[in-house]
Amino acid sequence: MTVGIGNDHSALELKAEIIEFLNQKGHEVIDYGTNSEESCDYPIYGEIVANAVAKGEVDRGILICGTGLGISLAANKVKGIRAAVCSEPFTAKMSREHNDCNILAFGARVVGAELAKMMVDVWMNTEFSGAERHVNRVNMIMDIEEKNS
Ligand SMILES: O=C[C@H](O)[C@H](O)[C@H](O)COP(=O)(O)O
Repeated sequence: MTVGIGNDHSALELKAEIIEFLNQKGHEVIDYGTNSEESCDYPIYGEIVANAVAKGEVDRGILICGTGLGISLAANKVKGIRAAVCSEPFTAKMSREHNDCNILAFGARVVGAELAKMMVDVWMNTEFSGAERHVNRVNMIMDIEEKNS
């Protein structure tokens, strides 16, 4: 798969580990930045990666800021995006299986590299279940977006 990755200044080290991990697993990674330790604004990178996912330039996105919160909030403003903030593998797995999330977010100040890799691994390897109730609920979420745009 092709994965778009983005982050703020808090997550350079963790991002590098995640990119290496994804490459080892055979995924192509497009790094949308930042690649500077200078303080920056996470909405910029959340929006860039969300647009790349929404436009189909990449299959999925990974976003990392201090907590995963701000950058996922920004990404979720882009039509078609379902970004989940996770801090353990079970939620990461369910975010794919039940919610068909197309972006995984986490916090570089929350999770260590090994836990982050476990989340990324299970998230990349879990498909949406496609069960009718889950399809309906995801459609309901997307309807909210339609009604309010
Ligand atoms: O949700 C926001 C993120 O956690 C940011 O990484 C965080 O707010 C950045 O904080 P600071 O500018 O104090 O490094």
